[in-house]
Amino acid sequence: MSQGDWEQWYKTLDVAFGGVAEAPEERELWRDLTECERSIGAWDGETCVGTAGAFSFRMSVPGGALVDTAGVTMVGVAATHRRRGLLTAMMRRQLDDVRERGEAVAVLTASEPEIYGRFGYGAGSFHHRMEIDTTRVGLTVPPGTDDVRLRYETPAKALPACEAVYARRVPGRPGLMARRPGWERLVTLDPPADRNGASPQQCVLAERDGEVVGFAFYAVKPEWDAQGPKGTVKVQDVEALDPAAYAALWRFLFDIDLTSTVLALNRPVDDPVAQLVTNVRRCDLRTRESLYVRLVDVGAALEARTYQTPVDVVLDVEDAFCPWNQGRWRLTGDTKGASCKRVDDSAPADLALAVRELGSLYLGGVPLTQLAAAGRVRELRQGAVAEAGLAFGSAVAPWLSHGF
Ligand SMILES: CC(=O)SCCNC(=O)CCNC(=O)[C@H](O)C(C)(C)COP(=O)(O)OP(=O)(O)OC[C@H]1O[C@@H](n2cnc3c(N)ncnc32)[C@H](O)[C@@H]1OP(=O)(O)O
Repeated sequence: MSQGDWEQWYKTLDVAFGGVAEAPEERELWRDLTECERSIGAWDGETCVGTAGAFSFRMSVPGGALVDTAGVTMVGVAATHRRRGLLTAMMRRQLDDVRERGEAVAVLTASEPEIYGRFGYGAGSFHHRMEIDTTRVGLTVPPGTDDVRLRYETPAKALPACEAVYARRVPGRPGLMARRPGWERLVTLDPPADRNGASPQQCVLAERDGEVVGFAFYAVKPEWDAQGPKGTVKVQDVEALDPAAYAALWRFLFDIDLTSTVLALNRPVDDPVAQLVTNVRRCDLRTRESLYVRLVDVGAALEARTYQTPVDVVLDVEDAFCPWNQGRWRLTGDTKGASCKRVDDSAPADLALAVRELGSLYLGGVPLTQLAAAGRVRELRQGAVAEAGLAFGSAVAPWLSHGF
C-alpha cells in the first residue's frame, strides 16, 4: 500500500469496524505508525475492499531475548466483499512476507477468537480486568513502602523517565514489546473525546534517592450520589522496579479522596497487586485472552527462547497454512539456550501438535498439560508431556501491555 492510498485504505478499515471514526489524535498516531511498505490493500478496481497491516516489533520471550516479530493489525474486509476469501488471501501474502523478512513470529489481538486459528495463531497470553471496591479492600504493603516518595508530574514531562522504567521491565516479562521510535506516543495518547467524563490523564512518579523507580498513569472519574462521592480511579498503567515502589503506587491509587473504585482494564494475570489486597474476591478479576501467537519459523522461534528445565523432545508439527514448518523438529534446551533443528520424518516423535498449539505454548502462558488434556497435543512417548510441560512454562506470565 502506498502512502497516497492511506486515507482510502484506513477508511475501509474504519467502516469494517462499524464506521465510528476514532478521535483525530488517535487517527493521526496510527497514520504515523502505519508501515505502508508492509501493509496490504485488496482492491476491486479503484476501490479498497480489504486491509491488513503489520508493525515491526521486537517482543520479549522467556529468557529475556527480544525476537523480531510481526504485529499483525488493521485487518478488515468490506462487508460488500466478505466471505469470499479476501482475508485468507491477505493472510497468505502477509505470512509469506513475514517469512521473507526473517521474522520468526507473528502476533495479533483478535476482534473475535474464531478468526485466526485457521491461520495458525493460538491464544498465548491473557490479561486481567480488575474492578476493586476500595471502600472494602485494603492493601498490606511490604516494608520500605513508606520510604518511597511520590510526586505528580505532567505525563509529557514524565514520559522519558517512565520509558526508562518500562525498558528495564521488558526482558523480564514475555510478550512485552521493546519500544520502537514513535510508540511512546501511545502511552500519553489521551483524546478528550474518549475521556467519557474522566479527567485528563494524570501521572504519579515513585522515587527513591531522587531516582524514578516506578510510575502510574491514570485518570479520575468523579461521581456523586445522594450518599456522597463515589468516583473511579481508572488505571492505565503501573510499573515499578521493586516491590515497595509498586505497593506505594497502588496505595496511592487506592487512597485518592472522593473515589471508591479502582478500575484496571489490562493487568498481567500474575499482577502482584492480587497478593497485596486484603480481599481478592472483591477485586472482581476477569480473565481474557490477549495476544495470539503464530510461529512463522518454528526452528528459529523455538531457539530464541529458553526453557525452564532441560528438555529434549522431537515435535511432530502440523502446519497446513505454512507448510515449510510441517514435519519433525528436535528441540533441546535449558535455561541457558536452545537448539531446534529439523529431523527426518522417520525419527520417532515424542509429541504431535499443530502450529497453533505451539503458538499458545510459545510465551509460557498456556500449560502444555492443559492442551494435552484437551486432546490438542498428543503424547507419543510416555512422560513427554510432563517433561516438555515444565520446560515450556514461564516464571512470569506473558502479558501485552498495550493494544495495537
Ligand atoms: C488483527 C486484527 O486486526 S483483528 C480484526 C479483524 N477485523 C474485524 O473483525 C472487522 C470486521 N470483520 C471483517 O472485516 C471480516 O469479516 C474479516 C476480516 C473478519 C473476515 O474477512 P473475510 O474476507 O470475510 O474472510 P474469508 O472469506 O477469507 O474467511 C476465511 C474463513 O474464515 C471464516 N471467518 C471469517 N471471519 C470470521 C468470523 N468473524 N468468525 C468466524 N469465522 C470467520 C470464514 O467463514 C472462512 O471460513 P471457511 O474457510 O471455513 O469458509
